Amino acid sequence: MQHQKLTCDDASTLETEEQTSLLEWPRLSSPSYSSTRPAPRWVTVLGPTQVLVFPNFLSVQDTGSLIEYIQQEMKIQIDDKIDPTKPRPRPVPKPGYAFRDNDRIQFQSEEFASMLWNKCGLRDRWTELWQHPKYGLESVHGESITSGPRNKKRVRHAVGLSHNIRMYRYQTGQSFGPHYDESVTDISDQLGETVSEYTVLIYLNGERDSELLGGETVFYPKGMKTLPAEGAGGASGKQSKKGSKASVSASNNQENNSSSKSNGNSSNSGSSFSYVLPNGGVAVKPERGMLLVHKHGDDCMLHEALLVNRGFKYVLRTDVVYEP
Ligand SMILES: O=C(O)CCC(=O)C(=O)O
Ligand SMILES: [Fe+2]
Repeated sequence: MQHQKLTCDDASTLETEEQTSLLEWPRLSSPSYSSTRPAPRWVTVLGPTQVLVFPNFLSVQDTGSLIEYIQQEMKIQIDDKIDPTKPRPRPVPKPGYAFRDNDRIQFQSEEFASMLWNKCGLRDRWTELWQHPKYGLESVHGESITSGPRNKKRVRHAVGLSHNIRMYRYQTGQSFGPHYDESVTDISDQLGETVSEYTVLIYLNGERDSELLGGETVFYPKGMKTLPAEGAGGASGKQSKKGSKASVSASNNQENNSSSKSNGNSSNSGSSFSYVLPNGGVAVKPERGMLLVHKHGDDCMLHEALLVNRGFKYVLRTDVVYEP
């Protein structure tokens, strides 16, 4: 089956939607690890550099403050504008754009992006990742983070995060259909010209700490025989039949399993972050505070967010940007 190349509708909404944060967003903390709370590690979901997760990137306190902020901001920006006597509109995607049914606030903030990159430690995590002997430049020829679509040979460096900050709330019944995330070229006083290369998603809640059921982010590796069901929510119709719990993580799994166990959370093994659906998609379950990064632009995998079957799913979204 040929799948139409659908992208998410960021570019169009950038021009039309309100771009402000009315309330003050929370100041997030620096990571603090100790012998009782050892630093978590990167776990490869689809390797070597396509999809990776970093559990407990944000603290419980920070995810709580962000959810509270999203709830309050959305009450003003979205819910207060909705007429409760009328059914909620079902979004109709523009041609070429993916079906996206979630509530979203979006604002431009150099300060917020810098807080996540510098203070919350993503810059250090990124450096550690690309200097790691298993992921580092030597071991990922051709997929190296420093080679980009513009010039495969030149070494390029990550310089920060996109200032375009997006926060999603999926209500029960909402989903984000199959799509590709596009790479965006931007220019700012702080970073100069940049090209986005990786999508950053931070899950603010999960099934273990909230009512949430469902809402997995699913990736369809290239060359797969089966693809998502057409229509809203993609493969979500099959979601109640959970896929096999097979691990699709790369070879570093052992190492990461043991480090997760030393966190005192033995269920947090590499395999518990992802599983394979009957249609071959690789599903990542939202976990409170977990960071997910995936390559986007030309190398983006088709992906979708499955239907939320119960409760709410809260996600923070930005991108890692590179020098051009
Ligand atoms: O909410 C998710 O799990 C995925 C979001 C996504 O694909 C996007 O923001 O482009
Ligand atoms: Fe996406």
